[in-house]
Amino acid sequence: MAPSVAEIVPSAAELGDIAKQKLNRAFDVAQHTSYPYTKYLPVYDEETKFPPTEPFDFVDRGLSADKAKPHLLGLHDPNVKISKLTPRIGTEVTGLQLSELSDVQKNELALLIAERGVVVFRGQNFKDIGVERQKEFGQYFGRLHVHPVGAHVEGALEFHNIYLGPDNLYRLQFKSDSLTTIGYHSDVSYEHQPPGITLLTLLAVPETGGDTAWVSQVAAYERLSEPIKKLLEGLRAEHSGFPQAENARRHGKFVRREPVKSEHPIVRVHPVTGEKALFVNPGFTKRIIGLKREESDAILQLLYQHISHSQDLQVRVKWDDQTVALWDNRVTAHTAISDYDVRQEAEGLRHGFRITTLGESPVGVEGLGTVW
Ligand SMILES: O=C(O)CCC(=O)C(=O)O
Ligand SMILES: [Fe+2]
Repeated sequence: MAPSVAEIVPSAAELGDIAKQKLNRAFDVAQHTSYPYTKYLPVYDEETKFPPTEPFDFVDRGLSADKAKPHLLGLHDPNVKISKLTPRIGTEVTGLQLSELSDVQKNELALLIAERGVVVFRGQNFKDIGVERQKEFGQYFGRLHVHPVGAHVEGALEFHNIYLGPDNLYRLQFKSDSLTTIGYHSDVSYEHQPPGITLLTLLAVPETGGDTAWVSQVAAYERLSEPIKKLLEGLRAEHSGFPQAENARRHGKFVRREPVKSEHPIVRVHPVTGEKALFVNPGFTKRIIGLKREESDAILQLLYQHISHSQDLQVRVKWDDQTVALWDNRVTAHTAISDYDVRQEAEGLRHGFRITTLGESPVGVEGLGTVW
């Protein structure tokens, strides 16, 4: 008989004791001797500390793009197919290699990502071009984020590791504690200058399951009634990195940068498209500044439900190991869908990495800014 989750998954306290040694040896590399991407398996640098981020200038590549995107959309190549995945969010591209795009095409891509929220490239060689070229590709769009607590790729702290296999005790514990693994968020939105474009690619995928879903925060904002829009446009919300860091410490993990909080405008204006987007998410937003606790809780719950339940504002993408997704964290939220059983070998390993570029300090309606 298969062992129960409780037998396999240690308690939080036990997990704290074993997590360090367990996680530090790259989640049992020995299990993956025939795996071609061992170099990308998760590791933890436990020495490199980072100081608090200083303000820096950011210029969005999309600002340099021709609005019609002729170098990306006007290609007369019958092999290139670019199609909308849903009316409001998501575009799929086949027949074009990200690794071969010119700078002019990358500028147009930045604009396309901003407009469509997420752009999914199929049939990519990106995972095989090597860490240096992968990093360079990300750096074109902005300064790379180093995750304060996450596992990374050996020699590349900027590559946030995504790993769900039978030896990821941390995630198994989470799965056993919750009714669902769905958790919409905008990546590390607590940062003072949170991410603009994020790139995610998977190196190993389960046969089925493990999709990712994105929601358009532009469409989510547009659906709201005028009085609610007006109310939200004048408000900021606190986003906090403290729970993530405290949770990591509790599990014996190294925190490489001390956590921060930011008070971001709730309605954010995209610097290139000028579109307004809701900028709150259940992952990191804690309270609305200036409201009473119950008022803040009620409004945030309303918005979280709206974001999480509105499948008519969402796109769900199925992965294969040649897919790369790029999204704009300023105008979308996303969630992993961990619907398969990682303890069953047949259902497989899910492994990849995320390259996250940082953007501007959010700007709201009528110039309402972020408080650091
Ligand atoms: O694994 C996924 O599908 C998404 C994980 C995630 O939230 C991220 O990479 O930012
Ligand atoms: Fe994420």
